[in-house]
Amino acid sequence: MLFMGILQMAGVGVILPFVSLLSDPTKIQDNAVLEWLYGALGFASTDSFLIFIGSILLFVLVASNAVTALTIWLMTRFSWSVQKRISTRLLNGYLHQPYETFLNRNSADTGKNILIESQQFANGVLMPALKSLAFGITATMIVGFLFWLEPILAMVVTLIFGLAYLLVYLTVRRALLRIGRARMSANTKRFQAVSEAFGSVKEVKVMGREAHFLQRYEPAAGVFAQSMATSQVLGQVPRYAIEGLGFGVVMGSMLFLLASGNGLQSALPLASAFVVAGYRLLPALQNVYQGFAQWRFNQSVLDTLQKDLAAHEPPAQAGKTEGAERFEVKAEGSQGRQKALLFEKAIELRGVTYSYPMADAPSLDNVSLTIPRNSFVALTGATGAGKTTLADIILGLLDPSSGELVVDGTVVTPLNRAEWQSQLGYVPQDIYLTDSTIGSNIAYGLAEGDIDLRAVERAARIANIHDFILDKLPNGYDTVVGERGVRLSGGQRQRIGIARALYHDPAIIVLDEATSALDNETERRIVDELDAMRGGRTLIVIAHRLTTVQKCHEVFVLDNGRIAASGPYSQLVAQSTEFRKLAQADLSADGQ
Ligand SMILES: Nc1ncnc2c1ncn2[C@@H]1O[C@H](COP(=O)(O)OP(=O)(O)OP(=O)(O)O)[C@@H](O)[C@H]1O
Repeated sequence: MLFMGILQMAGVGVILPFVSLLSDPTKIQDNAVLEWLYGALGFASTDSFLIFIGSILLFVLVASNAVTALTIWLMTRFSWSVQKRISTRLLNGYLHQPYETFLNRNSADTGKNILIESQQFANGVLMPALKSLAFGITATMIVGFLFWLEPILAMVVTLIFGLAYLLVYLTVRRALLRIGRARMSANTKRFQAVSEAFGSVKEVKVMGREAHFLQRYEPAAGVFAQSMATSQVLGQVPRYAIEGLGFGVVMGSMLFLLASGNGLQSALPLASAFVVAGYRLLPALQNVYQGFAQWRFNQSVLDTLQKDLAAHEPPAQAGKTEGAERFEVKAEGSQGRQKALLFEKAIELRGVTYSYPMADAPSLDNVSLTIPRNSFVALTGATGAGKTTLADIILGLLDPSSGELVVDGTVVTPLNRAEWQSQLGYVPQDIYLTDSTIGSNIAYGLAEGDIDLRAVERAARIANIHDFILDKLPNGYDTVVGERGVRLSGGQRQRIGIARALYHDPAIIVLDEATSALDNETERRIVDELDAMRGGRTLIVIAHRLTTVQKCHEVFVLDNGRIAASGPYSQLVAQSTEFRKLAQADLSADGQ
């Protein structure tokens, strides 16, 4: 940046002797340096000496432009590398947040911050700040040179341009902050409209709600476009007015020099220096102004990213995999700092109460239960009774507000949670399949080279989907399933989900029974198969239908966040009115 400033100033400095010589070549003899140069380099005529000085001027101007270009190139690369680092840190930070954080955060907003706002930071905050600095140095050097040349004139020129830009900035700064905030909020709304529309594209099509999402998108896109355009106009347009002013100042300066009585001939070199200075100084000042204007416009981006980066401080360096962290936790455990958490006997919930953030009432209220190893249990109850919340506590996704999750006598804490979770397999209601091969969907989240194909096949066999993959899919395990697995049926997707849960050979499988994708019969078959192939695993099913729980060792009936009854199916049918009510409701739903 300094070098850029020096060269830009030199470009302005060399113009003065050059124009001076052009207007009066006899001046070579008046200047000791020029005279020495003339003699030392053996010039025979003033014309060839003029060409020589002209070439130096040209070289300095070209070099200063080249250095400016190089500086901008380096600054641009730096800004984008910072964008990469910030966006990676944000993703890392967001991903490592406790599950509870995601319950209160809009995923479109998170995605927008990672992808767009980090970019806005690089382009709209960092790059302008660097440009302001670089061109600020240049402007200072040029101004310094002008002061050395002609202090009064330089002061007038600097004051006029400096004040003009300052005045413009002070006038537009409030507006810039306001439209910057409007841009940020419109951008969130744009992202939400798009992500919600495509996230529920089936419902959108069936219910014919395309227009609704367009109506949500369009005004937000309008505000976004308008605020971007206004900020760019406010950043660029003053330049043209100030250039006009600059032209007026040059003309005025020449008249001033003429009027000072030295004549045009003597005024010309100085005037040329001021013209070149203006040619360099104005863009430099424009860049400084634009930097401040953009910074102001993007103040809200800066505030948001700062807040999110501080609040979502990643626990580990970006790029470190969850697996690696889990391994570390295990290693820590094996060194005795943290008691190893191997599940061999039982999972216990001791007086667990859980309230969602900002909820009025607890969703789980003093729940205590024991799930022995190698058992098949079901969590059931009416809708909203707390089944999913209870499963999320067991999965280590939610921390009890009070009470404890205990595994073989060891309380699960943030320190040993990863080790606990590495023994769990989870099958959600809606299986999210990525747009990649069946194989990589089963070995979820692993690089191609890290996938254990034998483990994939073993898991697929247990999930009863191996034959289908081999016989019906064109490329077997290498068949690409399409985004969200659109090329598979609900049952097939769920079996892939089960195979995914089984890939790591977990000791416990938690299956959230699909309420919509599958019919009763298919669901029962899947649960029965899973039970038959448990092979020593503990199976916990969140049962929305009682047809699937008949073979359970123990059924826990939840009601309003409490365990209303528990026991084997036949015992509950005989003894629990709660359970009979549920069974009745189930039967009537089946009959419909
Ligand atoms: N993120 C949340 N914030 C606040 N309250 C929540 C949240 N998620 C669930 N709840 C509330 O907690 C209670 C239990 O919900 P939960 O999802 O555990 O029920 P469930 O038995 O799994 O229901 P379903 O069978 O309908 O899936 C409900 O009253 C629900 O409204």
